[in-house]
Amino acid sequence: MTQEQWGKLQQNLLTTVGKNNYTTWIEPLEFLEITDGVAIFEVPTSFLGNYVSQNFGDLILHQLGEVGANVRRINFRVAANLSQRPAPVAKKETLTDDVKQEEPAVAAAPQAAREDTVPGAPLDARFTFDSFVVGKPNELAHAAARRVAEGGPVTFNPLFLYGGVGLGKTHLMHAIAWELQTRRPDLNVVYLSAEQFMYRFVQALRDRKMMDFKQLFRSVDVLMVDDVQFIAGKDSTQEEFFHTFNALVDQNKQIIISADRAPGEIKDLEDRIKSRLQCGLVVDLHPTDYELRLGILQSKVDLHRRQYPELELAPGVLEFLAHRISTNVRVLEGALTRLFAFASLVGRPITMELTQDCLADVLRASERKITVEEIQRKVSEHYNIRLSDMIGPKRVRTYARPRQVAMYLCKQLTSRSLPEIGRRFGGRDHTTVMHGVKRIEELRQQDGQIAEDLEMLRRALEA
Ligand SMILES: Nc1ncnc2c1ncn2[C@@H]1O[C@H](COP(=O)(O)OP(=O)(O)OP(=O)(O)O)[C@@H](O)[C@H]1O
Repeated sequence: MTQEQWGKLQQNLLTTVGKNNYTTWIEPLEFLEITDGVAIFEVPTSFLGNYVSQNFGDLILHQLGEVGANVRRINFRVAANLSQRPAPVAKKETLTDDVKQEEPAVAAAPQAAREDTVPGAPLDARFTFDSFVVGKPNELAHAAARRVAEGGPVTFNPLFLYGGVGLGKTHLMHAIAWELQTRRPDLNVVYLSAEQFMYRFVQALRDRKMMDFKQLFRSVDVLMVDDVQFIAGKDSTQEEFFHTFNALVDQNKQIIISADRAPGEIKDLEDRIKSRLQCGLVVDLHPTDYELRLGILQSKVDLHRRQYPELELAPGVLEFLAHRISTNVRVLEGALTRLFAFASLVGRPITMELTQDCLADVLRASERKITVEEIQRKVSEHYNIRLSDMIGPKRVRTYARPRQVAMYLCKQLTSRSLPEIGRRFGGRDHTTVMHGVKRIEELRQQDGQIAEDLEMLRRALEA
């Protein structure tokens, strides 16, 4: 993102948050750069950074997305007091070191300050187990994360968490790191993205410090690598990752990995790595369901209420949002932040009408969501059967199984009710749909092929 784009974005923020908020909180932010999907802003004090992170973080993230910036998180770096700085170093180095040294909105992992350990990435102070809402789609991932965070004997290695965009992988990884820091401060816990792993590896190669690199990474007690799909196709990084991985597993050190898909599905990842990644416990974060979305909204509302205690929230608004915005949690959070900021700006209670006005674009975008017809089409293509056979009355398994898969996906990915789905499948009864959905849910647990089909179809539909 250029400074000019940031200027435009500031204008948008001005209209959303109001002049007072803008002058106090947004104007002092200085945009520095986007690196590894993290937008870095310089702030005059850590207090300001903290406040902006908590109150406007999601809004800024949302707006960055709107101008096409590929940003997953924002970090705030307190403006440097040059007299206290060590010798100046290269720009990228300065940034990493600064993020480590400051105590900004996003706290740095404690090990980062130690010189003889691997510098990890900063942890987001908001991403703890306390703030993670558990529901059916993420309960297994959450339980596994909790277990690992206890820091007891290593039982499954690695823990591999995967799931679609914005479903909480990074949140869980950070939560594990925070918890381990509290319970086991003696452990050297390192969290970083696969991109950062590659960056450090390339840097070590360039500086001829490979031995140091190897030693540092092998001295870690818990290694957490986020978004591992990033190293796919990057041969030498994969090679090094493989050796690091093996060395740590041999020493019985815990490894936690996240990715946007299952190990077997990551293209251009060496088979030996795939199989290594599958050795431990592989758990996925399923797309959110209505109940989880509502739970998340309720927990976030409590935070917003603290900032805007005067705002009234009409009954039914959260239910409406949970129902209508089913893309991912990040979008859901952004919508809520915007809603509160907007209502405060115009000084009106949050009613259904105001919600529809304020979030018209988000709602429209979610409306353009997956339809029953799209699912039917994709599933019939996938199984190579005719659409008419999928919807028609034939009961042979060649058609019945894909039909059940399609019904299951309709239940998961659309907000249609069971009777509605039944109607779209040649006027079938809702109990037939319910049976189909249940059967596929069972098969998903028992039959790897079905699980893989479902995952592939879901991704194709969500793309
Ligand atoms: N169950 C949950 N409870 C509370 N907040 C959640 C939950 N799941 C996700 N979030 C929030 O949604 C946002 C996106 O989550 P996160 O960054 O962890 O997603 P991700 O799966 O790592 O996505 P990506 O693939 O884009 O990296 C974060 O602000 C996170 O706190």
